[in-house]
Amino acid sequence: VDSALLSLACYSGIGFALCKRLLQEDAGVQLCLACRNMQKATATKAMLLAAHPSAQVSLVHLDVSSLESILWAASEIQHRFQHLDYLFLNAGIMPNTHVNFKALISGLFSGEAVHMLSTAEGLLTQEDSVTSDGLQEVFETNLFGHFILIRQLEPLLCRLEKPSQLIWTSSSNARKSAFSLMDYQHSKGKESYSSSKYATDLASVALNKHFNKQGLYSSVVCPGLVMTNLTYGILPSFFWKLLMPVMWIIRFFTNTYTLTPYNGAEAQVWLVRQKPESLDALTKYHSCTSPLGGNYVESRKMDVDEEIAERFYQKLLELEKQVLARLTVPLSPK
Ligand SMILES: NC(=O)C1=CN([C@@H]2O[C@H](COP(=O)(O)OP(=O)(O)OC[C@H]3O[C@@H](n4cnc5c(N)ncnc54)[C@H](OP(=O)(O)O)[C@@H]3O)[C@@H](O)[C@H]2O)C=CC1
Ligand SMILES: CC(C)=CCC[C@@H](C)[C@H]1CC[C@H]2C3=C(CC[C@]12C)[C@@]1(C)CCC(=O)C[C@@H]1CC3
Repeated sequence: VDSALLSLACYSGIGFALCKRLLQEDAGVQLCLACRNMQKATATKAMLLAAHPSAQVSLVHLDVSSLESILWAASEIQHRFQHLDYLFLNAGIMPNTHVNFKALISGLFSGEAVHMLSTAEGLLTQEDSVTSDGLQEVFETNLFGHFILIRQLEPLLCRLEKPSQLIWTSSSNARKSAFSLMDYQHSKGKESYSSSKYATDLASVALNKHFNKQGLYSSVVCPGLVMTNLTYGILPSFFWKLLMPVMWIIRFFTNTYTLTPYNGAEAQVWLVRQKPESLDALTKYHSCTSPLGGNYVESRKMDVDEEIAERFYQKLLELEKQVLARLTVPLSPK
């Protein structure tokens, strides 16, 4: 197969909505779903094929929190495809999240209420853990695993005559002050999610610097606040259902309450239609929804320093060298 579109984490949430939307736009795309739960992935493939019987959908097992799994998946993908047009880096976790209700209530009565409700600044903390690779789980899952995958797939992504696009799912919760170059895995703090998403923004900027000349382009999107398993891990789903009328009202004050996975995937779908050369490396593309439910994309400058992005990129390369040298086990599919 010459060209394909590889999407990570597709059987629920924004990833699944993205796959459905891409097939609606062009049923001829070759879709490869990279997921860690093959049972759910097989059911997802069946659902996609039921709606688009002539579509070409394949599956590959991938756990982005395991280097062994990433290397195996990358070699499998290289056997199947010669080129990837798009790689959607969408897998993400926000584990053991605690909401600071005191800050939420006082924030609602401050001048910063809209900013707080769209970025979650000051509202959330997480308890992170360490993976079997010895890395912080949120860092490895949300960023580093994807980074290693990209590096392994370079031969399928870097072709000057046929550009490829990396599309990362970042967040409005990405925050510079949560990230530190000295502790880029965020092993000491309690805002691992914000840190990992800011690290995503930095990595994308640096990847553009290093790979544009080889025909590889990277962009970050923000899907807005979307009701998915990730948000149901923060507050129970019945609570979100009770909040729904409040959230429709909040839409009059901020366009970031996209709420459905379909709306949240707007910026990813929009990016597929753009010429990658025309995109700005320092811009984040936000899925937005108006009070009446209309979807559109807004471009916003990221709070990213290119020199920090480069220093972070060098640290990622160093870490890559270390972890790959530690991996001595023979690779086999899970
Ligand atoms: N929902 C929201 O409001 C927002 C979400 N985002 C981002 O959007 C992306 C998609 O999340 P969303 O759709 O909301 O939530 P979901 O929980 O529905 O989707 C996350 C997906 O990531 C997969 N995943 C998690 N860990 C791994 C892993 N180790 N290896 C492979 N796949 C993995 C999950 O698979 P599994 O089911 O097996 O766990 C799941 O399919 C994430 O990056 C998230 O950070 C950004 C901004 C807002
Ligand atoms: C009235 C109301 C909407 C109450 C909910 C309060 C909070 C639980 C939410 C307010 C802003 C939300 C938010 C997220 C999670 C839930 C909130 C903190 C995200 C962090 C979810 C994942 C992201 O990547 C960005 C979101 C930003 C906004």
